[in-house]
Amino acid sequence: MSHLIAIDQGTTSTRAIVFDVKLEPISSAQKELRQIYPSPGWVEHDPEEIWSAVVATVREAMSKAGIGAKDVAGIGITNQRETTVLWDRSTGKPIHNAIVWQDRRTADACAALRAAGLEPAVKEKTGLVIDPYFAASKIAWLLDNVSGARSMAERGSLAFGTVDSFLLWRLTGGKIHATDATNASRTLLFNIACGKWDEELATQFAIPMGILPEVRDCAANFGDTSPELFEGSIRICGIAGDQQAATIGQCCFTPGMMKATYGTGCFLLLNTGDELVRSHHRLLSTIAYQLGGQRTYALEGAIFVAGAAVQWLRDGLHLISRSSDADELAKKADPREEVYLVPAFVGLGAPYWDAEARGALLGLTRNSGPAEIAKAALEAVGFQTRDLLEAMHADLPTPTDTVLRVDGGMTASALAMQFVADILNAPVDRPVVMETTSLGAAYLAGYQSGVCADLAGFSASWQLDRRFVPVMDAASRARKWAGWQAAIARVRTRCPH
Ligand SMILES: Nc1ncnc2c1ncn2[C@@H]1O[C@H](COP(=O)(O)OP(=O)(O)O)[C@@H](O)[C@H]1O
Ligand SMILES: O=P(O)(O)OC[C@H](O)CO
Repeated sequence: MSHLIAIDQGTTSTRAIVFDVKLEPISSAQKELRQIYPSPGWVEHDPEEIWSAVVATVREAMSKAGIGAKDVAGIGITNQRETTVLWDRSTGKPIHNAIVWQDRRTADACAALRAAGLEPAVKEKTGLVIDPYFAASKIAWLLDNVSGARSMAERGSLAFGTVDSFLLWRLTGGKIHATDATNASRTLLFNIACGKWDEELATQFAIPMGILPEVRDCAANFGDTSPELFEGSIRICGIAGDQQAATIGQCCFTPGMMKATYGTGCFLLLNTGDELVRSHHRLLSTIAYQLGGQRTYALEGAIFVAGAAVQWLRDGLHLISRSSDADELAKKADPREEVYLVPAFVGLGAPYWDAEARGALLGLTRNSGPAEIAKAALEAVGFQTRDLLEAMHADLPTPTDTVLRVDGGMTASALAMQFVADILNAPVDRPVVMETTSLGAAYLAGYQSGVCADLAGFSASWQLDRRFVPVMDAASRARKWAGWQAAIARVRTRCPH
């Protein structure tokens, strides 16, 4: 029982990492995930592909580490949040592709609910805003658009889950239909103050309560894997949404500590302790983690496109052949050029919540080329991070940490991270273990199975790799910030309410 396994099912890939009980990574395996775009603004994943990738990566990581099921104290699952799967309870087969968090197909349905005046009550209970991002409108869409789905749901033969829940069902051979409090808190159906599914919300979204999973702590007994999967059973004893797992992996356990994860999107979470802070500036209140029945809350800012803008440079514009080439290209940009990319490819998330907004490149001259566009794509994550921090500071007049802990694939871009520090005028800390999401999931499993230290002991192990210190002069910062605000104003289609 000397190892832990983290399954990190992300938007762009599925990873399995074997850690030892000191939480040092030992081996890993990864598989890219196919992105399916059936219509503009729609994004789907194939749940069967997700499932096979999970089994394959866990097997590969175990084999690389030279361990068997008996050597594993527990599995922790972490996942892209909000992505919605409905499956048939009798066969375990999904009735449709998963609708991904980025998908905008329910924008009109959400607008209608807002117009009907539902948002204040929804916000009060869930801490969220009514937006296609969250699971509820996606579930309703599936029930209304997949033939026979609603009657199956009413008969009790359909199950809903975010990706963690679907994987748990499959890993336990259909024995356990459960999720954790952090994933539940992203559905628009969960009352985060009392930690329960809300019947009134389910009725408002026309969702039968019987399809919802049971909600457990993040560190809990979630059941055992079917023995045939990994040549012996392994206990699943941790689950958290990927942004919450990163908050844990970054050891943001004290109120005021915050982290930003730059993957496909960017998600900034600020620990607010046992106080459920309600945002007045269009941020989300969410559950950071739930341990021993105790909820710790966070304020969250969610940006839909961060690393995805770099993917667009690579796959859409073919300006680079690998994401890691973005810095080299951007370094060639003429510093006198001020090009802005507003990467609202799937609308704008916090603090704008404008599902209809679309992207724009502004400030182009005859001299602007690939280098200036690449630089604008990297800078866009800095500007968006500042949008979130301005909203957080407005919500919380009490001082928060001035240091931002960062992680995720895009933190490999030194240019982007330096710009984040410059535009925030605050230090940015990148830890040694950049796989903080997996680390958080492994820690949960280790905490539950008793092989890892308590939160304080785990915090002491956090190690700095590099601090990015602001170097930009105040006048440039102010000019660029004003330029970004003007660019954002050009793409917005509605005012916040
Ligand atoms: N060196 C780099 N420079 C800029 N962006 C990068 C770099 N390496 C990876 N990325 C971006 O990071 C993202 C992948 O990060 P990851 O944390 O694996 O995402 P996810 O969890 O969403 O699957 C991709 O969008 C990719 O374009
Ligand atoms: O897969 P990631 O890392 O882009 O994270 C996705 C988020 O969980 C969406 O809310």
